[in-house]
Amino acid sequence: MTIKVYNTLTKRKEEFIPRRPPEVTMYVCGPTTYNFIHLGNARPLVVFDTIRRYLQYKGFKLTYVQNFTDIDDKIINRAREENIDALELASRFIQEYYRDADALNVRRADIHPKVSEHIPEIIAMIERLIEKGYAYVVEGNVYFSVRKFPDYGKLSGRSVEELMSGVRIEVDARKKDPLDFALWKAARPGEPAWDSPWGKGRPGWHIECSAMSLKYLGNGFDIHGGGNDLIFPHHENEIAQSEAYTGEVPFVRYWLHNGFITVNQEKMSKSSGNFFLVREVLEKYNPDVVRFYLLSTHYRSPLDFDEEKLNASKKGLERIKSCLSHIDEILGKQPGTSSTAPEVEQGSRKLLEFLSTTRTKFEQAMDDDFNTALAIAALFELCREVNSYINHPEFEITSQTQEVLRQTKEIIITLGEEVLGILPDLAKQKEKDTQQEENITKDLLELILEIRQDARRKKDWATADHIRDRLKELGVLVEDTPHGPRWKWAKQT
Ligand SMILES: Nc1ncnc2c1ncn2[C@@H]1O[C@H](COP(=O)(O)OP(=O)(O)OP(=O)(O)O)[C@@H](O)[C@H]1O
Ligand SMILES: [Zn+2]
Repeated sequence: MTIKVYNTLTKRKEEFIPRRPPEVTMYVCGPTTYNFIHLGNARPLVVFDTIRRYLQYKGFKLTYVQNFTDIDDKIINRAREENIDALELASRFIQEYYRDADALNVRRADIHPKVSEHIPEIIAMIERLIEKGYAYVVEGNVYFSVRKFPDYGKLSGRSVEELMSGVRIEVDARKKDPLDFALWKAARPGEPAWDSPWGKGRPGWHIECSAMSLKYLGNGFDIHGGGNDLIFPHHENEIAQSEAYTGEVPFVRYWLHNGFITVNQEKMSKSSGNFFLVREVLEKYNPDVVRFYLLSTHYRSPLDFDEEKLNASKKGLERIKSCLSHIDEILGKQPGTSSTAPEVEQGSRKLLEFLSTTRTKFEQAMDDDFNTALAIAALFELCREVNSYINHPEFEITSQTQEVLRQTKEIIITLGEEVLGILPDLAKQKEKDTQQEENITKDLLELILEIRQDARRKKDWATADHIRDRLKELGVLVEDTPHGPRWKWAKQT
């Protein structure tokens, strides 16, 4: 099955074909770090993290970049209010961002570039845009000439004429055209500023994402994500700058945008004051419930924030978790010796078949523009099947039924945690189990070597050699040194 994604650029669902399969390059606009993130900001985080996880599950090799906008008017204003350095304030909120994102089980990006660390790249890009005639300098500011870029408006579907009719009285008289936007802003007193060919100043918002994505992902990449509100002007401007700069079209193959978290049908936002911080919500709901809630609706649809929905998510997640804990309970018991009843055996076959049906349904849902709502529904159906299997009057714990349930658990964890990230406790448990197994292996090897040393002391060379040879067959090499025996894995030599 091929993956279909809705591309904002073409306004239709398209087959997903990365430039260089199995590699996939992906950039998501990160937060402006002047405050804690609210639930609306958490949506793109969780959505694009899930898309990334799914693509990895399908075998793609991802390079995932998510920036931090740590230079911005909002940061400067808040720093001024608090009387601290703007970059220090931004760095504090980057740490706070990680706290919230980690709690929501959002995996770290491969690269998290910060604007403040990419000023030379940004300056070089602006210089080239000036050379190519796409940008001009006015009193230490640099602007992009929108009309020089004929494709302007192709992402948002707005024409230059339409945009002109919406222009209000122009505030910045230095621009040649009201549609032009700033690439570089001349420094004002008390603001963070960097040296540039145009005097001291700082980058505009849009150019950052172009410079950082091109640096890490090359002249054109596969997926660019962000919330709906970024389509215009941010992403429209990113396209104009990047395609003008590289001369390569398209800058990005697939533009993906998530819908809003709303409160009474209105976008949750800091400026409207109708927001709930992620950490406030996490005081009341477990992070896995919040993540489940964010994935319970297709990522492009709006999702209203209300307690009823969060409570429904809590119940939904409990259904999956209780199914898993029933399985665990059975797996933790000693299997009986009796053979499996024919009806249960039939049930086992049915459940095993259902496992592949579940995988197919789950993948079909995710292949269709990452429909997490339907993917979750497939997990619910599986849990229903598991319950009827376990609750069959003839059901007994045998090694056969345990094996069926072990496979079932594996699928639920793969789809629920590896892809959707909604069962983090189980993943942690799995990690703990692996660690415990590793520790036990080491202790057992030490014990075996002690026994072998005893044999050697008694000059029982046959036993000592037998142990060494058997261990070698198992992939463990034993070396006798003046300080006693040492062991190592054969594959590591
Ligand atoms: N209500 C929302 N629902 C979904 N996504 C949102 C919402 N609000 C912001 N986003 C997304 O969050 C990401 C981070 O954006 P950013 O840090 O610029 O937020 P912001 O503009 O400060 O938030 P606000 O809109 O509250 O002022 C962007 O991808 C943006 O589209
Ligand atoms: Zn951006």
